[in-house]
Amino acid sequence: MSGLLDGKVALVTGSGHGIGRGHALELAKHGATVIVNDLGTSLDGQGTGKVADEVVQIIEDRGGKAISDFSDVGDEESVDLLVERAYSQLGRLDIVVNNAGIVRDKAIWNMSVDDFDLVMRVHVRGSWLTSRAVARKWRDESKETGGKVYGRIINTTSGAGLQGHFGQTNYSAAKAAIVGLTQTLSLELASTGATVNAISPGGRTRMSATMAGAAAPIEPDERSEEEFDPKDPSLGSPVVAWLASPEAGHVSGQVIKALGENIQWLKGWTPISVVSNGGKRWDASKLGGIMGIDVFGTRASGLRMGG
Ligand SMILES: NC(=O)c1ccc[n+]([C@@H]2O[C@H](COP(=O)([O-])OP(=O)(O)OC[C@H]3O[C@@H](n4cnc5c(N)ncnc54)[C@H](O)[C@@H]3O)[C@@H](O)[C@H]2O)c1
Repeated sequence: MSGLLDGKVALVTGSGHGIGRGHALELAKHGATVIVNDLGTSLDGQGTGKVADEVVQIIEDRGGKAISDFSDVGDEESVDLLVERAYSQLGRLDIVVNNAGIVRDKAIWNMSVDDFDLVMRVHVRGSWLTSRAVARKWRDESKETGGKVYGRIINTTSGAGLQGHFGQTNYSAAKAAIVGLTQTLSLELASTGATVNAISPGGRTRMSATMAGAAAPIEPDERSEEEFDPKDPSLGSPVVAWLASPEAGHVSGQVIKALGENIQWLKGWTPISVVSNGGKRWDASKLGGIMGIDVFGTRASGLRMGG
């Protein structure tokens, strides 16, 4: 097992289940040592207990390297300790994928302040805390060496944050905040050499299963190679691996649609090129294995397809 991310250390929050699990498996496949963070338990409530351990086991069985972590991403002390632990135990932290998430859907008139606070806490405060902890490290490293660090933050937004979604005033506010966090962080970290982007993923997960009429969740490692399921939560993971790789060192401040849900529509769509912020052109055909990408140009010229 070797690849683009050999020697790199990646933290994926909330990677015990769903989309985050897909990211952890994908980053490990490309050679990264992955810190699998999740405070949750296994889907059946039985198994070995903490679900992060199960994902570590899957990665190790496939020849990769990983350690588990059970921190709550909304807890300041735990997050600071988690980042310290990455440096003391693994010597570095190069990639942070802020994926942990939760929903508490209700019409606003039925929504409690706790429903609002919990969703904001996990998505916004959690992503901000990990970003601050690692930004401090990268700033110090870049000052010490007088050079650029290898740093990647990949945040997770949602269509709900960009277009709105019934029952999700808390969640859509949180996901819109992630876009602002991403763009400001990308500016603040630019001098260190680190990049900050966000993805808008999709998939048949525990989270999507809470919606009315939704099918049961599937976990990324349960999919057979032959089976094509447009709701497979792992379909966005190649985008994450690419953003985490040296190949994407020039891409920052972007929000990229990286999902399974629209994959049917994207099938047959050949991304040739994308115009990103500042009119910089990059070649989407290099995104090997990715079915299609879309860039929300909130401060930009938007999406264009060349060819
Ligand atoms: N499923 C979708 O269609 C979809 C669409 C758009 C965006 N997203 C986003 O993708 C991300 C992953 O969602 P998913 O569908 O895989 O959900 P999921 O529920 O399957 O996984 C989320 C994981 O986060 C963990 N988690 C929750 N709170 C945590 C905390 N405080 N600290 C650490 N871990 C915590 C949970 O235990 C769980 O394992 C979320 O940010 C979500 O908002 C999902």
